[in-house]
Amino acid sequence: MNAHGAGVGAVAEDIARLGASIFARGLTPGRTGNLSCRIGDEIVVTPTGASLGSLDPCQLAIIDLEGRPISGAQPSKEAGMHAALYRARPTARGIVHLHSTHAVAVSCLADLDERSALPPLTAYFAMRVGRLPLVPYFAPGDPALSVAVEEMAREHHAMLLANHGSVVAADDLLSAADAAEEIEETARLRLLLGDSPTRPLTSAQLGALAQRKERA
Ligand SMILES: O=C(O)[C@@H](O)C(=O)COP(=O)(O)O
Ligand SMILES: [Zn+2]
Repeated sequence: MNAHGAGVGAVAEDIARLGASIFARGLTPGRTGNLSCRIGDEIVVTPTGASLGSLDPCQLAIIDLEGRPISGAQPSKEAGMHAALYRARPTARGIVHLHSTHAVAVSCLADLDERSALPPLTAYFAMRVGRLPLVPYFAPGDPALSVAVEEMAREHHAMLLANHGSVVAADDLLSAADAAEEIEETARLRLLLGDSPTRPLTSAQLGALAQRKERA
């Protein structure tokens, strides 16, 4: 389907509605964060410099799978990262990138485990997010960030960007948002728990959850 066809209007409305909800709940401040949906070989993405709280569905950008602008507003400076994620995960149809406070705080901690930046404290985190690797720091919009994300995205749909925020690709936009919120809540728990010894889910418990997911 072409993004200028029947799907684009509905997708643009979905993006604007989700942006308003994310912003109203304080999940990304100011003019941070970006959202996108893939339709065929085209991607509808939020414009650069926009607040997710006041998106105009008629003023989004359309880019191709290389991150090049096709039409509409000037795309997010992370257009290349969104395109890279869709290339790496061909079934993905929605991406959410947030600067949610607790996730950003965790992304700034020294000595984070780069393979798993947050422990699987709850079943919901394990099911929605899984293992969350840390992408090294790059300036926003740096093409090297897209390269690093594309490589990691072949194995992971959710990542924490060092000193920056979270990014999630999923089968649809709302599922990506659910996982991004779960990252934020788990980051909050992690910081609330501080130095208290914790009891993350065991490998056996994680394995049982994975089996249930496969059967669902
Ligand atoms: O952190 C950044 O600057 C970007 O990753 C971001 O969140 C907002 O940039 P735009 O989508 O270009 O507004
Ligand atoms: Zn950002």
